Amino acid sequence: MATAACHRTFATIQPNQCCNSSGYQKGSGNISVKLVPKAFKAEVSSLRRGSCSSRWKLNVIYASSSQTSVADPVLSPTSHTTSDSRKKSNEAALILIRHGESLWNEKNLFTGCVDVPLTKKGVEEAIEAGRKISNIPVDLIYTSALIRAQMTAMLAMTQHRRKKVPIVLHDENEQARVWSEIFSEETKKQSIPVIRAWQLNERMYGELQGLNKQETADRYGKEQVHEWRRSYDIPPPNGESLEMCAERAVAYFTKHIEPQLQSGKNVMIAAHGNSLRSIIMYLDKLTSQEVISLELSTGIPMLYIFKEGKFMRRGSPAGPSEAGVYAYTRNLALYRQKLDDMLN
Ligand SMILES: O=C(O)[C@H](O)COP(=O)(O)O
Repeated sequence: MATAACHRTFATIQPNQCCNSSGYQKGSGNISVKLVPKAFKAEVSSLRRGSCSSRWKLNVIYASSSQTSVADPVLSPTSHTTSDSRKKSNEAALILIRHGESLWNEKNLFTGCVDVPLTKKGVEEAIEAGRKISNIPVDLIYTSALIRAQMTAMLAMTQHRRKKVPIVLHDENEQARVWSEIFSEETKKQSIPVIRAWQLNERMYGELQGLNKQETADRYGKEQVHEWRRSYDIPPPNGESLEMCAERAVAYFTKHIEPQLQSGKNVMIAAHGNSLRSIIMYLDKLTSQEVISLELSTGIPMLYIFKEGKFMRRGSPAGPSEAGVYAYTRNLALYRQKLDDMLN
């Protein structure tokens, strides 16, 4: 829909492409586990020699329902070399996924905060997204409060090779928290907390919610509708502008999600076109002009690495397989290698 010259759709950006004017990261070449250097191979073999039980020793702390921390054994190896190098590199993966196609995407209706589920195609997109991230560690999942994002996260996780169970945290009141308690430490260790936050919801589309996008353009003019959909600071009638949506989504990200990344947790966020556009604007330091032409396809996972306080975009899978589309870091390659060892 956007007409700007540097039209960006994540579905079509290759991981090692960059668009200078947009501030996208350079130099994120594809490195698959097949290309790892000798020294790294030696490190992997030394890990392979570790005892199985200690290698899979888990460390899960459910400090409170709203502050949960999960460390994956793959990422908490017992080898000193690896934990030292991890400390040094202090990196974490961040996966962003816009939900799969919803029933109102299919009907071309403005959806916003109306809680509409996925179509069959959306379900398939979510499963395919899951395949693409099946080798990338996930310790914590954040979704919006809307079912299409939650379905996407859950369906994607059915494909993850680590096979941990995503468990939705219920802390809406004390009873919900108490009634959803888990009494086995071992079971907790095999789970991934899923935190729902309304702040990650789609922008509220005001009086456009439920209207057909094409009919609205026919009635109010293409330009007016484009302004409502893609301008930065002009809200649709009684709705939120992207700027307003960013105020709550980015504030939530910096307050709740960034500290998890800082502490080394790998995070997946399943959310929406506009809440994710505003978060990407923050991650990639896009200007309010640049974000106008940023379009996100449904069901396409985007990978970022958080390292030394910086976010580096590592890939957006347009290709058929995850190995060809993500630029693995050394730690991600190690994680994948360990999954191969465990599962093959
Ligand atoms: O809320 C909606 O209608 C869509 O999820 C996002 O719509 P947009 O592309 O018009 O912002």
